[in-house]
Parts: sequence; C-alpha cells; structure tokens
Amino acid sequence: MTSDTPDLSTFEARIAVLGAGMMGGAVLSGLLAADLSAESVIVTNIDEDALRPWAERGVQTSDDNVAATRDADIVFLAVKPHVAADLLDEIAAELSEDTLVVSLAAGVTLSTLEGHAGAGVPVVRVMPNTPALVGEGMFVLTPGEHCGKDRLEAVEQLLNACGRTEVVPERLQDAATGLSGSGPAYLFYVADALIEGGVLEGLPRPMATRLVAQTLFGSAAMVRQGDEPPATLREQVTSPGGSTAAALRVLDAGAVRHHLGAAVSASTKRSAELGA
Ligand SMILES: NC(=O)C1=CN([C@@H]2O[C@H](COP(=O)(O)OP(=O)(O)OC[C@H]3O[C@@H](n4cnc5c(N)ncnc54)[C@H](O)[C@@H]3O)[C@@H](O)[C@H]2O)C=CC1
Ligand SMILES: O=C(O)[C@@H]1CCC=N1
Repeated sequence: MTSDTPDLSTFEARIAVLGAGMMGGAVLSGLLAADLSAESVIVTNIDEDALRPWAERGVQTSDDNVAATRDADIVFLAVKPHVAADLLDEIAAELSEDTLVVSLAAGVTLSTLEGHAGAGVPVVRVMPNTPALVGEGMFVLTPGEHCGKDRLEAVEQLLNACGRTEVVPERLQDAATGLSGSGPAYLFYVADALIEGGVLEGLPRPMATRLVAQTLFGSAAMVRQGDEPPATLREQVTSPGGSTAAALRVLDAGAVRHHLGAAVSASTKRSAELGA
C-alpha cells in the first residue's frame, strides 16, 4: 500500500539500534527493506540469541552498548521503558550534540530522556508500531529541545521509508500509544475473532484467514484513502433490512464501540504510567 518507493541506499548516517527486540527489530527490518546499507548499522542486545539473525543479515552485532554508541550518528533506544534511563546513563559519555537519540519507549518523556542523555544531546521521542516490519508502520514523533529541523527531517526520512510519520506535541504521545502503538494488537484481536467466526460457520481456517486478511487490507486502504469517513463507508455496506445491519446490532448490543474506545483510553493511561 506504500505509494512512494522508499529508498535509503544513499542515507549516510551510522545507526545503532540498542536492544533490538520486537520493535527495534521491526524498525530495522523496515529500514533494511528500504535499502539502508546493513554496513551502516550496529545492533546490540544482552541476549546473544536475539543478535544471531541480524548477524546473518550482514548487520554488525554487539553486546556492548557503549562501543556501539561511540561510532553512531543516530542511536535508537529500543529497550523496554523501565530500562531506558539506565541505558542512557550507561552510554551518556559517548553522546554529544552530534549524536541523535531516537527513543521508541512507550511513556518515557523527553524530560527523562534529555535528563539522562546529557546536556545538549538532541532527542526525538517516537511512538512506533510493529507494521514497520512490512514497511507500513505508523510513527508519531516529538522532537526534544535540542533536536533541530534538519535532524527531525533525517528521522522522518528514515521512518517514512518503513511507514508514515506524524509530528505531535508531547502531550499527545500517550494517546498515540493508545491508538497506533497498541493499535495493531486490537486489529489482530479482531482478525483472530473474525477468523473464528468464519470457522464456526463452516469455512476452512486457511480460507477464513485469507478472507479476513483481504477484508482488513481492503478496508484499511479505503479508510486511508480518506474519500469518506469510516461511518459513511460502514453505511455503504449496510443494506436496509440486510445481513450487515443484523450483524452491527449484535456489536452494538455488546457495546463493542464503547469497549474499543475504552481500550484506547486504558492503553493511553498505562503508557503514562510506564514513563513515570
Ligand atoms: N512491541 C510493540 O508493539 C511496541 C513497542 N514499543 C516500545 O518499544 C520498546 C521495546 O519493546 P519490544 O521490542 O516490544 O520489547 P522486546 O523485549 O522485544 O525488546 C527489547 C530488547 O531489549 C533487550 N535488552 C534489554 N536490556 C538491554 C540492555 N541493557 N542493552 C541491550 N539490550 C537490552 C532485550 O533482550 C530485548 O530483546 C519498548 O520501550 C516499548 O514501549 C513501542 C511501540 C510498539
Ligand atoms: O504494550 C506496550 O507497552 C507497547 C507499547 C505500545 C505497544 N506495545
């Protein structure tokens, strides 16, 4: 669904991904798929097994965050939120105003990040999501005090190659966690439930999976195209007295709309707690 062909083959900065697990790995996979040179990247992890697949893809690997940071222009912080401050303390001596720190950690504020990175170090807080893995991530960015326009544009260029970006004031970052950061989980949950519904009605599971995948993909494409609001698109599927109206009545009886909104709010609240 990506309209422009992403191309990072000429991107020059050296990149370190510290703690490349699920999310850091998804971003890195997206960047490599957009032709970022594997030789310009180093990944770290305290878990050796997590590094092996990267070494097989030609990426330099290390268990030494300090050494990895030393040679990097852009440092992705991809560890769990409760590890972020300690990791910054560990690498702070290698950071300077020439290094850009990009945090992917839910909830961790710019004030915490900047406080631990050290004086004058440019920082960007980002809320990513895992579809970065297939080049369709959503990245919500807030630049810190020392991150100028050029640096922000460099991060946008990188992340636009594996999805789409929005820049927001920091007060909206936890809501972004609740909506797009956690969002893929809600949609995978819905996909899983729909597949089970199809199986209950007699469809073979692989076929039910294909039907659901294409239905989600096509519906997402229509929502993203933005010609009509989703409420109108839903009406277009809902024939008077028809099958969809019967189905939507069941969803309303189960207060599914309310629960989806409440799920976004619960994740938003938890995101703020994770950074506290
Ligand atoms: N998984 C997701 O969908 C999303 C995750 N995030 C954020 O991404 C960050 C990472 O989350 P996940 O990738 O899901 O977790 P993860 O557990 O898959 O990855 C974290 C990795 O960091 C490694 N690690 C731990 N301490 C380390 C250290 N001191 N030095 C180097 N490596 C270390 C772990 O071994 C692990 O592989 C979190 O802060 C989370 O809030 C944000 C949005 C979405
Ligand atoms: O569950 C979490 O805390 C992370 C942040 C958003 C998605 N996964």
